[in-house]
Amino acid sequence: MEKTKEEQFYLFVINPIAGDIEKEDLEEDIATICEEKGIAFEFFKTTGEDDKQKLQDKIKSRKVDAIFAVGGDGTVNLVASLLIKQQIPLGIIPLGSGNGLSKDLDIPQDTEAALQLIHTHQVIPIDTLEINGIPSIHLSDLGFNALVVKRFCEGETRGPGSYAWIALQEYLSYEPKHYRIETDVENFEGPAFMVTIANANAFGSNASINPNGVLNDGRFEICLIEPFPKAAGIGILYKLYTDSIDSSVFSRRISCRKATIYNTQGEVLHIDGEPVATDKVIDVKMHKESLLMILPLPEEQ
Ligand SMILES: Nc1ncnc2c1ncn2[C@@H]1O[C@H](COP(=O)(O)OP(=O)(O)OP(=O)(O)O)[C@@H](O)[C@H]1O
Repeated sequence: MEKTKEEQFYLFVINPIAGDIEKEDLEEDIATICEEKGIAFEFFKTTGEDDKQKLQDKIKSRKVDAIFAVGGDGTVNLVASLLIKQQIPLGIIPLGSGNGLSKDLDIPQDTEAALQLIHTHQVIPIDTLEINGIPSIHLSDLGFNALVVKRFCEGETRGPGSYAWIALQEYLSYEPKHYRIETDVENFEGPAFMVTIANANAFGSNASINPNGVLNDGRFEICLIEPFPKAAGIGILYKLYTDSIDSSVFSRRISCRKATIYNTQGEVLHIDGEPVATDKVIDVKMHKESLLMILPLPEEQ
């Protein structure tokens, strides 16, 4: 028998620093909505230390009917990694500096509209990836962008301006690295400026590296930007921001179900925006429709 709303318990995982946005008023708004709808709820605030283990303990301690990640892509990945192949759906209230997955899923970026998902939504399963044992829900990279993400995470200043400044500095001196990529469909060997392992479409910055990717088709894309003259950079950037990167002569895309990337030069890797330890062999597995997402109702409803 389906549960009524009155019996439900929702957990809100709030990253207090995400997006540099104060969230106390938001907590009041969440409480008001849940109380109106008769939903029991609790807040779980991340600290940046051991959050995954603490959240896992919390989930195990009682029956949870839905979890909302309140923050950016890092918070979404933290929560999602605990919900893969589980029956608990994940909602997103996008409040980070990067909200890429929520944009790809057409989750409202306006907070008030996103909060309506607490009571009015549909639940749809999406695919997830596993990169050397680490879940990736959105986009992961080797190469230029991963290096910029790493420098950005190491730096003191946040925000898109700081990211763009680091990107410009690195761009002037960056040299493509050599990769060998084996997939169930085709192989590649050669230099690349960046290699994106894409479950979704666009970065939080809106740069669309995989415009035609589908989040529940049982496939992912390896998106390569091959070496290009420095002067072609502006044109590539333009195509990234106009959903047309596939038309670039420097872009190559392999749509596949599994892959092994030989990262022979030990280039840096990030997974969903968080830098991880560099490995020379990177194994990518697909878990089809393994994560239940809370999404807006289709428009005609
Ligand atoms: N209370 C906290 N204090 C400091 N860091 C935290 C805290 N809670 C979570 N974090 C860190 O926040 C990062 C995730 O942030 P998230 O992606 O949700 O938001 P964001 O504003 O987009 O962040 P970023 O600009 O770093 O991408 C993780 O690195 C995590 O360790």
